[in-house]
Amino acid sequence: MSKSNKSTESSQEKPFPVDGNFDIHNDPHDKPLSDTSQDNPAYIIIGSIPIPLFRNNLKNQSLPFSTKSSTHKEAELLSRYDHLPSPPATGNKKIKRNRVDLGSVRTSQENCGKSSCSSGFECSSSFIETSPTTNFTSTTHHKESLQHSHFAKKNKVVYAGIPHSSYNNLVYASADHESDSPVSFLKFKPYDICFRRKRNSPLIRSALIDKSEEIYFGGQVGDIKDTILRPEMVHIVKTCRKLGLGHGGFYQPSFASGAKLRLKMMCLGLDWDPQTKSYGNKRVIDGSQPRSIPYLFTKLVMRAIKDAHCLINKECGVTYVEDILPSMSPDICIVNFYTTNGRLGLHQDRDESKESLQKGLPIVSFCIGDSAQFFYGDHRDVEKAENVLLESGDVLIFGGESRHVFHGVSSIIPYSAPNELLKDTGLLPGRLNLTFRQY
Ligand SMILES: O=C(O)CCC(=O)C(=O)O
Ligand SMILES: [Fe+2]
Repeated sequence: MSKSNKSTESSQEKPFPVDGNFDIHNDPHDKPLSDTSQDNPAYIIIGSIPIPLFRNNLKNQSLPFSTKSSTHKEAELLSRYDHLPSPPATGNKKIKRNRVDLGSVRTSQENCGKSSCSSGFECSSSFIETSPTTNFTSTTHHKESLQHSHFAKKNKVVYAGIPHSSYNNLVYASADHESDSPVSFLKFKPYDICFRRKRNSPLIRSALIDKSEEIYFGGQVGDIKDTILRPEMVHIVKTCRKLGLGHGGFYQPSFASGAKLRLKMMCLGLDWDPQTKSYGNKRVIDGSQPRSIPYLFTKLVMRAIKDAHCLINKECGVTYVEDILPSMSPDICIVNFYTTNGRLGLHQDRDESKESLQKGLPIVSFCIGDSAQFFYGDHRDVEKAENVLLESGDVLIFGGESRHVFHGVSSIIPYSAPNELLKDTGLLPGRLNLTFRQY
């Protein structure tokens, strides 16, 4: 963990543009990447107390490569939760949301780290086709071109006669069969967060082995509390991939201004619409219904909170741990996938219900894949923000007093994902992040 620039005063706050006009290219945080130490601990913020969860010797703790099939491993994993009650059903909600300041760009040339693309996995994102109304062809995930949105109406995505090309994985459909609206919704070409495996390709091994065991092996997790174990991460990646390829899958969101978020997003439980900054139970972009949060995800969140409570009790000697970190039961999960040049500007998560915010119900964030430089602070000022390196398997929790912390992702560290995870999942270069919330 590396921290810097503790923010204590607000008088010098710089005005911060809202609605995605933050030019992330000029983000002063966009500086050369720092070294990533193998000793980086997992990390949680509880109340105003940042608590590092130190790993043991990570190399020794990495799980032995199992000869069992991953399906078997996943079945085993799921069976650990069989005795637990099912999560509550998500009710129908259409709620005003007020999330602010998501970092975005008007243009992006995303590049997934080309050397990995010779890894022997096949990139199925390469099936993205030319929008029927533009000359723009996005052939692979290496190239995501400048595009603008033309949403004609709130809550309805209408093809307005001009190229709607905000989303590079879109095509048009006369009426989405999952929708009850007669308007023409955009239909998605799926964005695949994983390479498709080619069997027995020698390139797989060479590319993965070439990757920096000595530098980034710290991304592996052992049996440390509040981190996600490797089989769980594999399960999460595979599940997100599957969900992301279906209805309500990954897309690149943009704001009404045309500015795009520099990530792919998929919402589970409820959908968050960056244009209206509100949650709803239908995706505005294509009329599809967000998929439910998988049961295992919910269980992992609950486990993370429970472990955090134990830690607060132990480290801080607090008996009424809920006073510092309230429990929550997630009904929203925002899944972000950042390619290696993905970012997210400094923002607060404040579009959940008033009650949820007042109670300080925590955000629980799972990090999988490449590491990220995460920045946070009391003020909307990137220069005063502190940094922490979040690695694969880390869980970050901010609740209680820290619920309104400004936070964002200043950079993704290429080739920092644990090799075993890549081998097991074929995850594209980049970072998968899941943030769980209770509305
Ligand atoms: O990717 C992360 O670590 C943060 C994501 C986040 O802040 C958000 O989705 O609101
Ligand atoms: Fe956030």
